[in-house]
Amino acid sequence: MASRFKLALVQMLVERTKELNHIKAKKLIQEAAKKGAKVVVLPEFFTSWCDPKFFLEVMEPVPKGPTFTLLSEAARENEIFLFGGTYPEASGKSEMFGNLCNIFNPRGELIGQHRKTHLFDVDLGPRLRITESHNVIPGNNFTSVTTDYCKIGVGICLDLRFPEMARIYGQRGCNLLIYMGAFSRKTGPVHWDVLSKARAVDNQVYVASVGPATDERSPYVTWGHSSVVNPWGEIIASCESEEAIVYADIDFDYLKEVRRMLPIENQRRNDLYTTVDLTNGTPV
Ligand SMILES: NC(=O)CCC(=O)C(=O)O
Repeated sequence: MASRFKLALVQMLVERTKELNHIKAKKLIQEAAKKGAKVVVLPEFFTSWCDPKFFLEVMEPVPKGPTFTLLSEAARENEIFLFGGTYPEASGKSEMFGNLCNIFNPRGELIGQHRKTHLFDVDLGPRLRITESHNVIPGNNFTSVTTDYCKIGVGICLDLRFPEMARIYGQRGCNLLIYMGAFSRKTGPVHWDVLSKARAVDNQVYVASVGPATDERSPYVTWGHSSVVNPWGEIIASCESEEAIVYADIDFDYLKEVRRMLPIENQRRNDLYTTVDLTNGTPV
């Protein structure tokens, strides 16, 4: 396996229609690949604005709707591993859908699917009462995929808050965790970087967190600020709220050096506590 590779996080300004978002995603993926990125990541809900009304408009059939096809082709044409953001996946129960991420290899083949496991049911003030469980069917699995560079653990938005899930990815041998999120502008400024850094330091891994760009036109305004944190807990690449592609070199020699300097894996008291993976752990 290569000792380093270039990662690209596409912080897209999501448009009102799926058609415009498809055109934009394709262009930005191509731009990232031309700059040398081998793994490219799109944000959560990149096919529509974040609101149940719009989600129902863009919901797609399983297994292969137009977004699935677009992503598979983009991975193949650009010869990249593509973590294809998320979009609503029809469930057959009228207003309910899965929040689905598809992952493709450079041949355009599906190598993993993650459905958001933790749902955002919150009361953050008058205009920020969200009950995701009214529409979203939670996934019941943790998803890690093997790439040419390392094993990668996958999470969606609120999943970032749960250290147990990241720990399970650490235990599976993942050296990079990728979270596709659409953090709110209320929680994002205080929690987004702290959580990404915590997941990185807890597990001595790289953590990449990507969201859509901030858009005042959307009913739910997201925080942006996509970033990559290294295993020491430093942000090594980031942007602010505007549309941007964030590039970072993922360096496994550096990861090994952090683990050599601070060997927490050897110091862990497995005789006193444990984190158990209760999912069946079956990759797609
Ligand atoms: N869609 C989400 O899960 C949003 C999560 C979020 O904003 C948070 O603060 O957590």
